[in-house]
Amino acid sequence: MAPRVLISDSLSPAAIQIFKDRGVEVDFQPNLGKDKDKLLEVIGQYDGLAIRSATKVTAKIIEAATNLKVIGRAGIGVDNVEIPAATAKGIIVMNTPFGNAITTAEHAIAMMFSVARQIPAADASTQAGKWEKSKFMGVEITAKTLGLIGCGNIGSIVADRAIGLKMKVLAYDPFLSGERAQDLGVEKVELDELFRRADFITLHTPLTDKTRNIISAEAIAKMKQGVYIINCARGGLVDEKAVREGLDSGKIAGAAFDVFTEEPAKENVLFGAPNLVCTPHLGASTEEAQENVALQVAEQMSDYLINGAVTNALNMPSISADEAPRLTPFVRLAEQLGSFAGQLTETGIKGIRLEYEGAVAEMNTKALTAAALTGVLTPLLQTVNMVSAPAMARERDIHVEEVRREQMGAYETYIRLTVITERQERSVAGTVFADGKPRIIQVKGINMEAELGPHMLYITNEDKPGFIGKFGTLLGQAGVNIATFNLGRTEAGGDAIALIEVDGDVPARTLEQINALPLVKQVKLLKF
Ligand SMILES: NC(=O)C1=CN([C@@H]2O[C@H](COP(=O)(O)OP(=O)(O)OC[C@H]3O[C@@H](n4cnc5c(N)ncnc54)[C@H](O)[C@@H]3O)[C@@H](O)[C@H]2O)C=CC1
Ligand SMILES: O=C(O)C(=O)COP(=O)(O)O
Repeated sequence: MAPRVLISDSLSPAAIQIFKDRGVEVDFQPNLGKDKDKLLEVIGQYDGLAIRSATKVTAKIIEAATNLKVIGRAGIGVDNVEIPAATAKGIIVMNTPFGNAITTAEHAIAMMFSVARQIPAADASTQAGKWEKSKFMGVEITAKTLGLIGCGNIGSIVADRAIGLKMKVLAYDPFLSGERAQDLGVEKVELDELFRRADFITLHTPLTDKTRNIISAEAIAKMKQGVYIINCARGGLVDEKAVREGLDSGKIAGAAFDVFTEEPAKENVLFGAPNLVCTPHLGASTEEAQENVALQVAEQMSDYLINGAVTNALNMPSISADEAPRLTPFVRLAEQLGSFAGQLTETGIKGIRLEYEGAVAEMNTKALTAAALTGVLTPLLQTVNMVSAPAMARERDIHVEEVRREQMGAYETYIRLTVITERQERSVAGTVFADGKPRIIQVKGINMEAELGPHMLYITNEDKPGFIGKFGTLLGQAGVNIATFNLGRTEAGGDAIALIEVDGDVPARTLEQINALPLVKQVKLLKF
């Protein structure tokens, strides 16, 4: 069945065609996202949800999203999505980090000019027939100092444009390297210095616990008399009440805000303040940007839903469309190895070690480790997938170690997974042959070769004559057909392992009888 996507915000219709062309069914309901109850009611029907900032994807919505696999944000900020809840439910959250960056930077520059020359107020007055020429005295931008708080995608474009306008640009961004600052032509400074020196301050950081209220009353107190503040990033970055007081007192000469603590902002403490310019979150609203982000999100979501390729996900390692087909059999192998070990592990897991050898060591091992963890955790947890597994392992204090090596052993490439518990370490290794099918090649150091089917009997026994005959008789009596029989042993007469594929379930009584055979040490029915 074709995957279904709901577009619950006003996305460019360009997205619809992409989804359709890629074989994804799409419902375009641009106002639905604003209706929480309606969204809650219908979300269970969809595999994908495409949004902008108006749809709030809360934990409650995610709880009701029983089929959802991917949330695609046609834009940058994902503060309207409860990512930990999505991750816990195995839902990928992806954005389009570049598609609207130029447009938003241009909006910040436009806002800076607007507030420097009071254009909106002058326009309203002129059109009201007042011709108040002497009322609207502005300031020049040239040679002024612009302070950027956040110098990522948008901030660096703003810097470039501002330098073109002959401004001096300072940047505060703890993640900006000295080299990058030099390339951009900006001076990297500490926040207090930026407050002290900037004539204009513009915000371009995400909203996080660290950046919330970064423009506080104390911050404003450190700024120049007559500073201008521009916010085209997120409302919560600014203490709106403190900015209002600054505008009223004249400490702040002007403010230009595109974003607000509460949106839609129908009321706000800032409204009506002197020299305040506001736009209703228009930063990304140009034809070009909207087309970019719509096409990109539709492509990314379709790629994931149809091919398993992961791009720009915030809660999962990337898997490119090119590597997805090559990676898929190894993802299956990693998951099978994890599941094998997970089903055999009865005590608490302390750690998991993944050894990648040969060609697989060059692949996307982050994704493979996520698949292996999924396999390990599936027997313990109800729902877990490659998105949620790493977080769930962390929550359970399971230490995950990855080792990559060039080819050393007999196999061109293989993965070995070791589960470490209080009591022991248990390893299982496997490879993918040219037929694209995963095979188990080693269990607890014993070589063997087995393809895993849906029902597998795992038996450890003493390597002595008599076991196979008795075992076959018991299965025959229970009416269970043997599909494949794979054996391995340490040495003649030593420890032996059998991995037997059976066609269907094995009754509990038969398992008990097998367990009671004299040479058998352990028997377990594994399901894949
Ligand atoms: N008004 C609008 O319509 C739009 C708003 N945005 C918003 O613009 C903001 C910036 O977006 P991008 O530049 O694409 O993001 P980005 O991730 O490329 O850049 C953010 C920068 O902030 C820096 N940063 C993080 N924590 C910081 C801190 N505590 N102090 C100073 N810097 C810090 C990061 O190192 C990074 O360089 C986001 O909040 C985004 O949601 C984005 C698009 C449109
Ligand atoms: O991309 C972003 O972060 C934005 O804030 C743009 O929001 P929007 O898509 O216009 O609702």
